[in-house]
Amino acid sequence: MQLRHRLRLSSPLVSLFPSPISQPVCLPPRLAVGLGSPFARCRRPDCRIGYGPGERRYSVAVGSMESATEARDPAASVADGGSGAARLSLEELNWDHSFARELPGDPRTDTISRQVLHACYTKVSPSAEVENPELVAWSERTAELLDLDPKEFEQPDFPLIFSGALPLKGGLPYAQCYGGHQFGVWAGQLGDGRAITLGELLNSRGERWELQLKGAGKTPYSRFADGLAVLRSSIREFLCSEAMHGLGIPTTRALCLVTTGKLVNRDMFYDGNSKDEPGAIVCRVAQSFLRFGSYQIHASRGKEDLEIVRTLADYTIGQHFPHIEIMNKSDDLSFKVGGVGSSVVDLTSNKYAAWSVEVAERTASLVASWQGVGFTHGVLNTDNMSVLGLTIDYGPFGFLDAFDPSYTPNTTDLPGRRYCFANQPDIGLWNIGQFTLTLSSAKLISEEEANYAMERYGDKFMDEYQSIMTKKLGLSTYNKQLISNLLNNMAVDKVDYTNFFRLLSNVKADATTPKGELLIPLRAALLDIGPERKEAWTTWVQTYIEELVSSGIPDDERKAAMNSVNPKYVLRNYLCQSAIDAAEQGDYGEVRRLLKLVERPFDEQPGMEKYARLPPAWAYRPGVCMLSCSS
Ligand SMILES: Nc1ncnc2c1ncn2[C@@H]1O[C@H](COP(=O)(O)OP(=O)(O)OP(=O)(O)O)[C@@H](O)[C@H]1O
Ligand SMILES: [Mg+2]
Repeated sequence: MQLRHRLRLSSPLVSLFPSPISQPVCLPPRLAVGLGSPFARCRRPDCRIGYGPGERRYSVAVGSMESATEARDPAASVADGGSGAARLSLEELNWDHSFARELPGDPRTDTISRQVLHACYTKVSPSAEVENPELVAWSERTAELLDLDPKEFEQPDFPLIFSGALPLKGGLPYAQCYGGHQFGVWAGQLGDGRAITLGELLNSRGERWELQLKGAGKTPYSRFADGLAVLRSSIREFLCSEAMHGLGIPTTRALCLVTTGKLVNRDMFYDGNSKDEPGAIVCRVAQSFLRFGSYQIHASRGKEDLEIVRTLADYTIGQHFPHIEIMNKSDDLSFKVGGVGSSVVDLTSNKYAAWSVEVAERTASLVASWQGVGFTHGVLNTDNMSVLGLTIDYGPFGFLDAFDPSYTPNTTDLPGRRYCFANQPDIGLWNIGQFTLTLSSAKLISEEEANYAMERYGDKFMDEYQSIMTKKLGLSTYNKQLISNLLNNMAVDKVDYTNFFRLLSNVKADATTPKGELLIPLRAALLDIGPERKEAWTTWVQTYIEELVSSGIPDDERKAAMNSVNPKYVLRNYLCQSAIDAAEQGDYGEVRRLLKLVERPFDEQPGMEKYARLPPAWAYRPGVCMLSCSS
């Protein structure tokens, strides 16, 4: 397939809502700036990407790179229920600890906080204090990924094993070493300070899954902190992992959530008012928890550890991107990527370049899918960027209620709103810029290849974003102006993002609808608009109906298609908070109900409509819609 690399002038989001952040020190080319203005150049002195006349552009023939990225979310590819997967007890799981086997480890196994040099991990065991741990919630869908028999959740020892108080037979616990840029600044070694991997297992479909306890006690990477997690943040992580999977968005998964029975002291707002909160541990599951920072840390340590970047890259490609190894060995030159003029980027000659492009593309797709459902991650530091393109680290995240491009759920982010909703596409690119810089400093890819990966990020993001927004509107062709005008209206009137798109499928492709009736199908989402805003909305709906008519898609067909991409239910922060309030009183019913709800976000689920309501007044108290990193 020949894809001509096109120059795109603006993303609807960014062009409408100029980014509210002050630009980071080293900003790769912005995806887009104001309408009609030229693309900015990268500010990195050594970066030559630019989009002005006569500057470098690529013509790309990507061959099977596209098909390689199609099978991207292994979790999503596993049918939920009735897949005929094996049902194993915990003792029967099929372990295979490739990370510890193939990568250099720390010779020390103590948990004293320290710099761990020349190693990717330290063997440490869970050590959180535990007293009568209780199973709060569990995911049968995640158990199925592991071939784990759901009856195992009823085992009396289950909470003890998944709080780390009893070892998991066959496991090989370790904490990973990684670094990261936090809020644009290099933070040095971070690492699993409270997450401990229990090991990797292989399921009957040949998939590899890593199990990890978050909040299981100190490791050498805990720095000044306690290695623990509280129930409030663990409920959020548990539910949102499964909610994102339900939405079809690549994510780390959650197997179960247990209380530790011990209290953990936290200063929720960093205002000196700390309090004791119940401790808890989530067991997360992913094909890998490798992050951009997993490579950055070794590149940052100079010559001696550059070889570790290569070893880790080889390991990652071999285990998690095996199609790249195959592609590289192929003589089929249809994979070749050619450039215009003197520049040529040949992805078959360098597997690391092909890999960096795939990481860039996966990240771009991921961010586009976040924008589509109104998800704001909240802390997009490079240590929270999965190399597999998964959503990772559910801290102060939030789904948009009222549409607000500058929304950030993270109080720590308030001064600059670096990680606000509208900035996520640019931040994804900034992070890819750091990732490719790491690979080029380890001499795995050239500067041209690094620039090319960043360029692919931009293209892929725009392709995916346009496709998602077109589907949300139930149209067959992208209409930039229509989307820009809609988002503008939504921002002005603070319209609920989820409910509006869900209602939109009720609009009929009927150009004879009287003007006074155009807003009726959307009334429930537009209740608060003033009379002076009616005209703007009516004009938009008129244009929208014209587009519907010209698309020729029958109303019922379009409604079904739209309802399969516009969720009825998202995990709004206030819903999480209700479940947290009840759980802190020992009632886990709401956590379990919410899990069932978010597993099927596109279904109407009669009787559950109250979960689609807007946040009540109490949701605006601190700590509900606005959170800190304290968890
Ligand atoms: N209570 C804690 N004890 C020890 N280390 C911590 C604690 N909280 C955070 N950290 C560490 O601080 C760094 C940044 O924290 P961040 O909030 O991004 O991660 P996290 O929520 O702990 O974990 P993850 O990214 O694995 O989901 C990480 O190295 C993390 O392990
Ligand atoms: Mg993190």
